[in-house]
Amino acid sequence: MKKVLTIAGSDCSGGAGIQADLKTMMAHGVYGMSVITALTAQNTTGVYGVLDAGGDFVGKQMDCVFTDIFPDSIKIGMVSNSDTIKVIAGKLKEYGGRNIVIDPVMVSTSGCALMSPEAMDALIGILLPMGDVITPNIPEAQKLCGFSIKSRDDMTRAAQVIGSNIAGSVLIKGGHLTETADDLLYTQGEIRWFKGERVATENTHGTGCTLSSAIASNLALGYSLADSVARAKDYITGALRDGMNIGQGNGPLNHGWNR
Ligand SMILES: Nc1ncnc2c1ncn2[C@@H]1O[C@H](COP(=O)(O)OP(=O)(O)O)[C@@H](O)[C@H]1O
Ligand SMILES: Cc1ncc(COP(=O)(O)OP(=O)(O)O)c(N)n1
Repeated sequence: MKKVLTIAGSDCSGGAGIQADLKTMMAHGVYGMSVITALTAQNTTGVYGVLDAGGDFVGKQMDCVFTDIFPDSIKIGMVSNSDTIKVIAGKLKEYGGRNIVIDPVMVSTSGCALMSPEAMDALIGILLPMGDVITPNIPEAQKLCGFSIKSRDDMTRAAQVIGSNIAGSVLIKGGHLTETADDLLYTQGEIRWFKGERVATENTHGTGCTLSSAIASNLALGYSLADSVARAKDYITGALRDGMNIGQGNGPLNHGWNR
């Protein structure tokens, strides 16, 4: 059995964060584990509160996982403060974490800041360089490259700028563009597009969390990065296409779509 760890925030409504990650891992037939960085009080209509677990306790959770059930891959999502980022980076180095997928979660789709402004420098300077692949959405990629992204050409330029600062790959997700849902993978100067069928739905809560944990699951199963992204893209498209209508806002995905 392959083992996958998510280090992320909890979403009590089950659509994003740790809950989306564990559902995705279960659907991929891998053993899922979670280090919780923060509790959020949120649902399909928005985020109403955040309670940080704190760096020390995140470190303790990582010690428990790594000294007992060593993960074959790791997904990192919401990490809201710089202290916790430093602890995570230190523990990943100490234990030699591998196959690291980082979703640089900054703001929820509903507009709530999920990362404090002071954490941004630590994210960029310490954590992102440790990723085998980082998966910013368009607003996050804009923050990382410093210019606005409105087209596929802009996505390419952004990936080149972001990718030139890190050793790992960059996957810029195109979910926030309006006509397509194509994602771009940049690996050491090489660009590859992953075409996505755009699904007409408002129920997109947790798409980024789901995509990154699907990539991590596929890496653990032994697929190459490009194949992992392609398989994750198929998974997310199915989970959106065969979606449910739960909650009063932007509902969650259907992780049981291929069963
Ligand atoms: N309406 C949609 N139809 C098909 N794929 C989508 C749709 N919205 C998002 N995606 C896909 O979901 C994944 C997550 O993208 P995105 O929504 O941009 O991330 P985030 O949730 O971090 O904002 C990407 O593969 C993106 O192309
Ligand atoms: C706890 C937690 N982590 C991450 C997110 C953001 O989820 P994401 O899949 O990037 O996108 P939206 O759900 O905001 O569309 C979150 N909301 N909560």
